[in-house]
Amino acid sequence: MNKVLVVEDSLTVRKILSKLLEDNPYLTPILCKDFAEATQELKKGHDFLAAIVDLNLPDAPNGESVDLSLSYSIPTLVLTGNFDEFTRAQLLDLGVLDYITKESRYSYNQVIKLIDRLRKNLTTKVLVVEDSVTSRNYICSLLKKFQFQIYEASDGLEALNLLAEHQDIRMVISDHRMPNMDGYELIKAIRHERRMQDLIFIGLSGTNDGVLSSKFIKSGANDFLSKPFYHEEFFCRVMQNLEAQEMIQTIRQSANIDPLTQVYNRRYLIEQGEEILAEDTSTSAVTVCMIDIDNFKSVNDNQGHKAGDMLLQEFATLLKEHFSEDLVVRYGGEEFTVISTRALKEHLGNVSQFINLVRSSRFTQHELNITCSIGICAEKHTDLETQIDIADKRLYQAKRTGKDRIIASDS
Ligand SMILES: Nc1nc2c(ncn2[C@@H]2O[C@H](COP(=O)(O)OP(=O)(O)OP(=O)(O)O)[C@@H](O)[C@H]2O)c(=O)[nH]1
Repeated sequence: MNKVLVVEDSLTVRKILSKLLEDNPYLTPILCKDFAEATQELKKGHDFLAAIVDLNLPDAPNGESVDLSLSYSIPTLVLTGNFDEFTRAQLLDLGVLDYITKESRYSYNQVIKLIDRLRKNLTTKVLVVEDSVTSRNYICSLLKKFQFQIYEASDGLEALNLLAEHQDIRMVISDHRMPNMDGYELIKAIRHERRMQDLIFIGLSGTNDGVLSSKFIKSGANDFLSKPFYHEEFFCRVMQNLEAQEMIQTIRQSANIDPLTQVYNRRYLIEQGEEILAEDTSTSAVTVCMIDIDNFKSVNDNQGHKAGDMLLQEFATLLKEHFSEDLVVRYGGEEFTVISTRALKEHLGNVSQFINLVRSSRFTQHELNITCSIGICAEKHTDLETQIDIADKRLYQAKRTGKDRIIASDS
């Protein structure tokens, strides 16, 4: 749990912030009503994710609470009753993250959004590509303030090596003019392998070259910034690109996951077909299992549709746990698909264990005793659809010949 220090004399504001922070399952507020209480709290040595500090407190009228929080190297957001551009610029130069006016609930929501961003940044990896050490250090110091995990490269080639080594880097911020490989060549190389929604690329350039920005964007950069930039503009771009990426991921996730069972859906299986078959090599073949719960309709008829839903959920969980190395898909209704690239003998053993596991398990609050039928296709085919069709035919053969069995060949 991430602790957030709130130093605020107004009881109403403390209550609002406390409620908003508590609504976020990852944040815990530590509330202080004045400078003296904050000093005591900080002496206890907590590890704070961030501090929200009122600029003017009765016992600290000149922003002393901001200095206090910064002296403990805590990322600090300043709250104030009145907007004052001069004070704002001074505070940003001092190193506070943002200066926010207590105007409305919207302002408080912005504060919480920024703090949640800091929490996510702790595990967000950013690669800075820049040959000038001074400029690179400056960009890194800005990113560090916002808690990112930072990697550094001095040219495009070094950047490509780091990206190959750390596949989970989410954002690249790259200069254009660099030795060995420039920023423009770098983005072209990156986009051969990584899509815009998987890896964010923000191009930078010192020249006032309008053509360069469009060249960057046309080659797949998500955004472009001209140097010198004001650090607020830099952060707005960084944050907005991360948020857009997260939104796309959420949409993709909900399009690919079956809402009832939380396993992948058929759409995802069809989309992934080619990639799955690409894993099909002489040493690891793709095996398709079609698995169907026997007499499922009778559960709906006897125990009700809700119990039927619960059975599907529990069955899917069992599949996910048992076939943890494989791809589990709800193909439709009470039919599931398991795609495996494990060694065939080992996988077939695992499938037998599963049918036994289902026989010996009890499902839902009704303690239902169920069985399932399984059709398998382990023969190589040029497309996944043919393998699914064959496995499906064998599944129905299993149903016709008495259910509760595995059929893995046509003989
Ligand atoms: N509760 C629930 N029922 C569903 C869902 N999707 C499909 N069904 C029901 O699943 C039942 C499947 O019935 P059948 O195709 O006859 O299959 P079965 O009873 O398992 O018979 P066999 O496959 O021959 O063993 C149908 O009554 C569907 O309405 C769902 O998401 N929730």
